[in-house]
Amino acid sequence: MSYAVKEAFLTLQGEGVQAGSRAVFLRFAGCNLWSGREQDRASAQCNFCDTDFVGTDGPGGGKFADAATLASHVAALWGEGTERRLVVITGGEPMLQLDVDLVEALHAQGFRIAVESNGTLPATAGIDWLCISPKAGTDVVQRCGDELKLVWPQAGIEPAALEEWDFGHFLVQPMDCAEREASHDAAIALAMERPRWRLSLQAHKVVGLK
Ligand SMILES: C[S@@+](CC[C@H](N)C(=O)[O-])C[C@H]1O[C@@H](n2cnc3c(N)ncnc32)[C@H](O)[C@@H]1O
Ligand SMILES: Nc1nc2[nH]cc(C(=O)O)c2c(=O)[nH]1
Ligand code: SF4
Ligand SMILES: [Mg+2]
Repeated sequence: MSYAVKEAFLTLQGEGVQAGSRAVFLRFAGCNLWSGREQDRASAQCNFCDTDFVGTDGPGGGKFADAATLASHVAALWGEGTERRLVVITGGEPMLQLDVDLVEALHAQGFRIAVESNGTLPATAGIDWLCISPKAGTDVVQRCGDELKLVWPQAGIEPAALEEWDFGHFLVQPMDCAEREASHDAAIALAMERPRWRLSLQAHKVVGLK
């Protein structure tokens, strides 16, 4: 299978339990909850997205003919050294494109594979760290994984109901939007009220990393 990649770059993971870890980010093009066009945002199933995932024109992006070629591209971005190789596969919605061939090719290059998904598609087998971030009003089929990352506040989502799902870590991440102070307050309030939940800040935005 071929892959459409918006961009790929080396940075530090900014979110969740693995925040601070050196990682290659592989951002696939396309999402099943929003076209990515601003004129469609208000009517989209997910309307608070902070990411441009349209096309294949970003740094390190492009169309890749097969899994081995894409895995070599990721390895080149990591550079020398095999210690703690980590790739974070995101998007867009990565489950639209991530297949077992690519999982195996990245493992063959020595990478641990972390994935950021909206959970509306079942996760591919072999992922080493699965983060699911549910969106209000969508049918989340992937209800187990390593971390659940709730962008907050979101009308129509009940944190107590999410606590029934099978995740090792529960994170609450303030929604980045025009009212970001209110988001911070709401996320802090949730973590203070419900000890299961830990605050995830988007550290890359604080320090000016991609
Ligand atoms: C751009 S999404 C791509 C992966 C996947 N489509 C998903 O939604 O999980 C990556 C992460 O950013 C989060 N995110 C998107 N927009 C955000 C915003 N405005 N504020 C905070 N987090 C946001 C998502 O919930 C998700 O955890
Ligand atoms: N540094 C950095 N960390 C991230 N964690 C999740 C991201 C994403 O867009 O999926 C992201 C991102 O875009 N940059
Ligand atoms: S599901 Fe993820 S990539 Fe798609 S629009 Fe929402 S936050 Fe953005
Ligand atoms: Mg991002």
